[in-house]
Amino acid sequence: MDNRSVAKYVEDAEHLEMPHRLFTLVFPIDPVNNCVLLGMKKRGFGKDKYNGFGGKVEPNESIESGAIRELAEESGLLAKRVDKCGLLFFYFENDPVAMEVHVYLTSDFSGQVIETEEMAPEWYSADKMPFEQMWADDSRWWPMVLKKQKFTARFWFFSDMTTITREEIVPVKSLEF
Ligand SMILES: Nc1ncnc2c1[nH]c(=O)n2[C@H]1C[C@H](O)[C@@H](COP(=O)(O)OP(=O)(O)OP(=O)(O)O)O1
Repeated sequence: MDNRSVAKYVEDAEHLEMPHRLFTLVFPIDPVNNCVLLGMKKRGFGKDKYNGFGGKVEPNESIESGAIRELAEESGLLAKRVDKCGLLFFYFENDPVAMEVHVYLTSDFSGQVIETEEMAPEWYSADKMPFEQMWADDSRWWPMVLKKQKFTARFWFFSDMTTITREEIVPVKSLEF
C-alpha cells in the first residue's frame, strides 16, 4: 500500500462516524536474545492478559511521549527511543467509542524492570508468545512485527470483548502520514 492509500485507510477508519480514544502500546525488545518484555495486567481493562506496556494518551502530550511515559510507569524502563511499527483500531459492539492504538518497539532503553501495581513484567521469546493469554488480535498482527513489516489493522469485537467478528490487516511502507 502506498502512503497516499495508507492515509486514506486511516482517514476512513477515523471517520467511521464514531469518536476514537487514543492509546499506546510499547514492546521492549532484547535483540541479542530475541526476547520481548510483556506485562501481565493486574487490574482494569485487559486484567489477567499479557500485553505490551501502554495506556491512554493524555490531552497535553504527544502520542510518542505518552508511549514513553506509560512504559516507564508500568515497567520501570526509560526508553530513549521508540519506533512505531503498527497502528490498530478496535471497534466493540455496543460501544460508541473506538480505540486507536499506536504500537511501538524499543530496544534503546535503560533502567531496571520492576513489577508495578498495574503490570507484572516477564521476558518471552519473541517467537513463542503466550497468545492464549493475550488479546485475540495479537496473534494476528504479531507475525508482522517478527517480519519487521509495518502495518495498520482493524478489528471488530463482539460484545464479549473476546470474539473477533471481522478483521483487516494491511502491510504498509510507512506510518508517517
Ligand atoms: N485488543 C487489544 N490488543 C492489544 N492491545 C490492546 C487491546 N486492547 C487494549 O486496550 N490494548 C492495550 C492498549 C493499551 O496499551 C492498554 C489499555 O490501556 P489502559 O490500561 O486501559 O490505559 P491506562 O491509561 O493505563 O489505564 P488506567 O491507568 O487508567 O487503568 O491495552
